[in-house]
Amino acid sequence: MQKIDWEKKYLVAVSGGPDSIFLLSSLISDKNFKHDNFIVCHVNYNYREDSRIDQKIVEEICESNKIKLEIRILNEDYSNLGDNFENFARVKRYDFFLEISKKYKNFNTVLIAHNFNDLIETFLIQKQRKNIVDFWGLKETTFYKELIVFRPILDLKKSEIMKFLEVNKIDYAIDSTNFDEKFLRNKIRKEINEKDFGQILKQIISENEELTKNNDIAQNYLKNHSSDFHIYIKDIGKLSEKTQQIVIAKFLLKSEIGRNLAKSKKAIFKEIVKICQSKKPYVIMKKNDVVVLKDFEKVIISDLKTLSPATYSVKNNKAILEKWGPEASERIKNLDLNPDCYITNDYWQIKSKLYYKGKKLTKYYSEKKVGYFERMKNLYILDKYKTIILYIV
Ligand SMILES: Nc1ncnc2c1ncn2[C@@H]1O[C@H](COP(=O)(O)OP(=O)(O)OP(=O)(O)O)[C@@H](O)[C@H]1O
Repeated sequence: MQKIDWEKKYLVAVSGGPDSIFLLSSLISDKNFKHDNFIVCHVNYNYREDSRIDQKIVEEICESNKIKLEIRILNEDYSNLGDNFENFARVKRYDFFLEISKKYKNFNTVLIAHNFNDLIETFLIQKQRKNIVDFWGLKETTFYKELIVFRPILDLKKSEIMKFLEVNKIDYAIDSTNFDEKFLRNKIRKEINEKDFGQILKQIISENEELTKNNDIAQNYLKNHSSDFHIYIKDIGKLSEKTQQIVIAKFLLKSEIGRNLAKSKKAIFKEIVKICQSKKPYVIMKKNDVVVLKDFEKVIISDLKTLSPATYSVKNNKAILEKWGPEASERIKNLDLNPDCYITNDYWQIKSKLYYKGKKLTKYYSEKKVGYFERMKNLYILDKYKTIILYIV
């Protein structure tokens, strides 16, 4: 256990499976081990019939070595989670580790038993899923909020771990579940050979070097060219195609509306990069409830509800309130309108038919250099025959 600072205090995440039991046993058998410096954390999700066995294994090893043990037992209904169980479990687990780290003084690091095989498998899964990632494979040190997450056995192969457990006759639990994420992992596991790990690791290191460079360039671009809702794309063509995709991914990830889009396949970033590169001043893409809009030199992200067209009588306060919110409803009330009037945001319907201040709406806007997003977001008050635009609010 060369990577452990024996003067420090650590939480140890132990599921009861072979990797974390190996980690704990190796710590215990090290000549520098002091039981006061370690607290074991175990989460029992009660997800499997045999979860009690895992907990028991962890309890026994802690008891016989006088190590403090913190257990979180969950009794939740997982039936609605489906494929999301892994993510749910991960959040519950890390929240628990964080909580325990705050409960005790100087326990700001949790040890996680990811091994070399996990690193290689993660990389191959990332490649297969075509995700945009921040880092290829697994990092030795990451952070979960204020908690330091450290992986001290990341360079140990599974075969070495299993051999140690077998030679030392150490008991561990076997995870019998096989949900989505594990399913793909198991498939990849069958296809890889530990002999190839050195070669694959070289590839990971070189891809990470390139990725870090691209990430920095993308981050810098966003810092100077974006807000929460838009990016200025005038200079985006100067970046490489890959970096452009990272710019889009980072932009979506930091915006509340775009976050779910960002979690989808890489194809979505390619699609948005294409939109950026288009010669047309206006392009629109709708995905689920999100709208991505090219508006001259900007790409804007909005929600479908705001932009989808609707027309109501101004008397219909309920519908107005529901569609455009209290602020719009208040602004309309203040105009003291004739109740026969209508309100619409259907720019594309009225743009070349109706006049505002004596000019066709399109002409009025292009003279004022108003972008498409603003045109579609604005509300138009029409007279009772729907022939004239009285106000734009
Ligand atoms: N129920 C648990 N209780 C405590 N620690 C756990 C539990 N499950 C997993 N861990 C810790 O996380 C490590 C990795 O577990 P696993 O591979 O199942 O999770 P993962 O979801 O791939 O990892 P991560 O949660 O770090 O993203 C385990 O070796 C162990 O250190």
